[in-house]
Amino acid sequence: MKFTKMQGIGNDYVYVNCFEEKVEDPAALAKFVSDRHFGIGSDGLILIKPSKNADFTMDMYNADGSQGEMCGNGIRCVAKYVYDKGLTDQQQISIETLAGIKYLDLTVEDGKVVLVRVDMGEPELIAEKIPVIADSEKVIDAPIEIDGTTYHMTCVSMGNPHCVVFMDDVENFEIEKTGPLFENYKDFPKRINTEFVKVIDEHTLQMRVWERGSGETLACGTGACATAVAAVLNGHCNGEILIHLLGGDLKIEWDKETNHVFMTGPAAISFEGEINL
Ligand SMILES: N[C@@H](CCC[C@H](N)C(=O)O)C(=O)O
Repeated sequence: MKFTKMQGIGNDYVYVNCFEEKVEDPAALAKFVSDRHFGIGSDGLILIKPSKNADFTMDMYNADGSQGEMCGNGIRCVAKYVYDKGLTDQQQISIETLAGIKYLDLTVEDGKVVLVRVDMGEPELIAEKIPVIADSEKVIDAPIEIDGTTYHMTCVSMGNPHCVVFMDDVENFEIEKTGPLFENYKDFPKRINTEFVKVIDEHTLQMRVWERGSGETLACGTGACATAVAAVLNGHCNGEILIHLLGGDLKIEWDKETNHVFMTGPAAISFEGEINL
């Protein structure tokens, strides 16, 4: 099987062009290719497919084989793939995901995509739609007790579920220990992605993420969008927000007029190859 390894600020996936390759069991393939010792090594698998409703379809799978509805860093890489490989010559494209159709603007230099702006759509704040089991309609700055410590969470869906926790020290936070406890907490029926966030100023945040199905990753695009929304809802930020993640920066804007969240960031090809299955 031919594959392309790509990364969006260090959030890395194995990409398979399903216009040419046939994938029978994507969940099993995701587990195999993601393994950093026995496979290719990645945070998961992304399939690029035709669509009846948009220009392309993106199907994404986490490293544990579970399917994610949406992937912010992944969708920028899909845009770069389809443009750089000549599957489209358009700089405005649409991509169908399990979280609906997303619209993307590509910045091209010397014939290659260097930056992608994605209309990530409207954030979902209603608890039962995220889903989060809660007494209130929305979960904003609500207490959650994990392993004897009380944290405050704001829950947002960007097509996939996120729980955003603001704290003073994200660098030294024991994410390997606490991340899985959030991910599998009883009130998150579909598990959850958790963002641990420090407010730098009203336009800047620092974030680490524990992703559902993949563990700590260097970045999460949907997570950065959920974080920006949570920061506005909690009165920490406004306007354009720069989010520093372990693998680089994303620019996020929650447009008040349309209620849409826009994400801008890079996408890159790391290497390409063939693997015997
Ligand atoms: N890294 C992604 C999100 C991938 C899916 C997530 N782990 C889930 O299961 O919802 C991003 O950049 O958004």
